Amino acid sequence: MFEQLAILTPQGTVLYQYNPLGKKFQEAQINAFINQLIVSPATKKDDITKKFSVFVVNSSVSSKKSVKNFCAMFHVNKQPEIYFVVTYAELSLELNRDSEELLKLAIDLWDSLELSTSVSENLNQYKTNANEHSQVFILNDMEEDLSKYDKYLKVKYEESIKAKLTTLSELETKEINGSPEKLVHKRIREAKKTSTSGGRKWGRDGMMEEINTAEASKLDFSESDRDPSSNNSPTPEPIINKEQFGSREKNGDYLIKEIDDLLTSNKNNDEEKDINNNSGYFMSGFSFLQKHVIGNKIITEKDLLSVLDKLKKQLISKNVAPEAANYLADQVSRDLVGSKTAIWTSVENTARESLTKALTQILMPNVSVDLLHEIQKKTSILDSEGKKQPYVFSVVGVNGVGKSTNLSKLAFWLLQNNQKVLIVACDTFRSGAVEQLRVHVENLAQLTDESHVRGSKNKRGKSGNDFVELFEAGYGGSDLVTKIAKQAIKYAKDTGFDIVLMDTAGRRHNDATLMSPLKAFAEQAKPDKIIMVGEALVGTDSVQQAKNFNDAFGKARNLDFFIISKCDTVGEMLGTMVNMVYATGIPILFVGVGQTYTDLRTLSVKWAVNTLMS
Ligand SMILES: Nc1nc2c(ncn2[C@@H]2O[C@H](COP(=O)(O)OP(=O)(O)OP(=O)(O)O)[C@@H](O)[C@H]2O)c(=O)[nH]1
Repeated sequence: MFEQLAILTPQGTVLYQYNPLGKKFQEAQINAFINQLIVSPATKKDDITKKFSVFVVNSSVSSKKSVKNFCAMFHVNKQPEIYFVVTYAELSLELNRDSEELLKLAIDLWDSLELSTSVSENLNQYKTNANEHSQVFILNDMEEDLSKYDKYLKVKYEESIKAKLTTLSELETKEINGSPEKLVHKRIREAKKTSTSGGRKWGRDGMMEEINTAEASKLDFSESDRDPSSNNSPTPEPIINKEQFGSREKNGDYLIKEIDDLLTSNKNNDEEKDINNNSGYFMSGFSFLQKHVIGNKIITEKDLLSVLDKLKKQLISKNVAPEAANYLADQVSRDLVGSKTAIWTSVENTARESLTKALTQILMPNVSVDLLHEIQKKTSILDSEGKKQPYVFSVVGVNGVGKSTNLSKLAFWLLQNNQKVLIVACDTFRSGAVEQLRVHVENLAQLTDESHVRGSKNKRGKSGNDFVELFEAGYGGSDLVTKIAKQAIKYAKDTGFDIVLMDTAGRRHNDATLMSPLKAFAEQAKPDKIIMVGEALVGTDSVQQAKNFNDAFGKARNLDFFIISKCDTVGEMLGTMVNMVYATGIPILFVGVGQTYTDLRTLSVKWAVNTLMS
């Protein structure tokens, strides 16, 4: 069973610790690990060069009798040397795989918050001022980042457990709403019960190395045996809040509401009253501007130095990447230096306007209305055979960011606009991806027609109903993906669907092998719009994620939109929105604010600026 995750230096300073089971942190285990692996040259393994190494730690190296033998899976980060260690009681394939996933998550988050850089800077400072300090301040000024790290890790870990349970068709169990600890216990019980699953062979990054090509090449999307909703276990009713979702215009268009103060509603009333009275965006955070530059004077670069420094820190504390914060500060500086504060206008207001302008330019206004009209225009044209060409979307992004969920929210919105939607399972890699998408289609079918019997087939013998249907062809390699995409578009045209929504496999943005099939996919499937789902939790790494996905489709093709998911989990730290748009110039179509089909909003630039500045 899992014990804990620890991030430590070779000297034994624990930088971070997490026990998913909520138990006391076991220092003795960590000491035993250090003794046996790091300190004792005799046991230092050659294996250490591997990304993840598994190591059985012997109880005899611990002075405490209570420490039993245990396993440690670890990764060593170089410069600075940091160990990421997951410890657990028994050696099993299941636990090894889970440990590897937890380690990957821990390392990715650590990198995205640039915590190694902060540790290096603190260590260098210590070396320079060695005489002045009696101890190493490895974690100096890192409290805020570490608390973000702790929060994100727990959210993501909990999500990964839930995702696994979903795959195991356990959505209906009450424990899905339980604590992460309960879920972990449940997962472990399951792992013990199940023998090693045969069937699929997994390669790096969870991608399948070999598949049953005979089955794949059949492109038999009518097959129903794997349908989890066709067995006897009940699938939960989808819960939605249509009132908060959107409203119908006079012309019949159904428009999604703007994101409001939903995410900051836990602020106390007094604070809200202050903000309203001042009708300002950043009375609290930016009131320092008044102190530094006052009166009727020409503003110089020097006047702005400390102001801009604080401004950047403020933005970075909201997850805006340093390069985006620098860009915004430059814009403000360019706007203000040399200008004279007007008699009736305070410097604070001048700076507010300047920053609002810069942020507004970055974030861009609502684009979903134009998109809806573009879709309506395309689908109203009939060709010589009297058929309409469907409007095709493909959804891309890193693993687990919410692609399928937000694709389904998009489908729900399009269904409100009387569009017939074909949802296509182009994630042919991850085990369970097709089945998960089928559950979404069943939910959407039920939401558009209450009489829909879950698991039943429509008149074409497919999952879904007349309004929303699943197109799938099982599992296989990249070739299968493009085949499915082309087949689906033809099928949609022949059967009168307005929209084709293609879900794709999650992939790491910095892995060329996984990213390269995207170019061929876009060339062959020729989607009208490619949407990248990025999660608000990511932070600084979002700049690179957005750039890499935007570049993945070749010179002739870019991303068209972002959906920023999980905005409900980050409070005021909305920097990822700024980062992704700053990095690419691609607008945000919607923001995800929860896990139901109505948890989608359009971005209010004013609200976003307000939140970033508060
Ligand atoms: N809180 C919150 N959770 C979300 C949001 N969008 C998606 N999720 C959750 O994120 C988890 C992952 O969502 P999926 O849609 O399976 O993600 P994916 O990107 O398709 O995953 P892969 O196919 O594994 O790459 C699920 O538990 C979703 O319910 C959101 O806006 N807010």
